Amino acid sequence: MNQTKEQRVLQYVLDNAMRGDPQSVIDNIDRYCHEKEWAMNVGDQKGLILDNIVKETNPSVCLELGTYCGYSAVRIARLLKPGTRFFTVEFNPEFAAVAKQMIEFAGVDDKVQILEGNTQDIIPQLKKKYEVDTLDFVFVDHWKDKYTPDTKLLEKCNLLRKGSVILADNVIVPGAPDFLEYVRTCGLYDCTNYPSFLEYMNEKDALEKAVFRG
Ligand SMILES: CNc1ncnc2c1ncn2[C@@H]1O[C@H](/C=C/CNC(=O)c2cc(-c3ccc(F)cc3)cc(O)c2O)[C@@H](O)[C@H]1O
Ligand SMILES: [Mg+2]
Repeated sequence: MNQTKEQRVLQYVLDNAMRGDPQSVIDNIDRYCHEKEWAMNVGDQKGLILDNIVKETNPSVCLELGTYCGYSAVRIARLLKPGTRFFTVEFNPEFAAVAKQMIEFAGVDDKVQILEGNTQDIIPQLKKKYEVDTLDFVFVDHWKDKYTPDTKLLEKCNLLRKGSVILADNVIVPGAPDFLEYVRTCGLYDCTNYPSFLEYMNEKDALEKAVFRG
């Protein structure tokens, strides 16, 4: 049975990275995607911006929408202090299986909990089923047309508090115009744009940070 691209990325990591070393997992995924096959990881350039925002936020409870292969889950988890809770949501079972192995190989599985399912079903369960009060940091990187409905769902479920940080990937390419319009004009967020480049390409892209005013 032929491997999928995501399985090839994982295999390259298993063959070339250092078990228990998240940085080597990140570096090897980036090397594979630069040299062999493009994949939709946030990547090394936008990844540095993500790192800085995670460090400045210093979150205790994190959520990621769209795990994919687990690149950003490993990237975020490697910066989290002990005892931090980090939930990442993925509804494609094949991707979830790859991400689970990637996260375990990197040695950050003690911090990361993969929730298999649709964000619109999982987000309303976070308070009661997963004992979340509010979220400190949310990384949004799933289907671009779901950024806005899921942001509104986080608000509706009272998962945001004054200072909660939402960081969205790809607000230029593929683009999330309705999300930018919403967070910048609804009056609930202080927004900052971080221009960068599309992963493994020379095309311009950007991250948008939206801090909930509470
Ligand atoms: C809607 N509810 C959902 N609940 C749970 N998981 C969900 C999900 N939606 C999507 N997902 C998952 O998130 C992931 C989806 C990511 C979508 N990302 C993109 O389309 C994307 C696309 C590009 C891209 C850029 C340029 C280009 F030419 C082609 C592609 C770059 C990126 O950085 C991207 O993030 C998958 O793993 C999918 O199964
Ligand atoms: Mg992305």
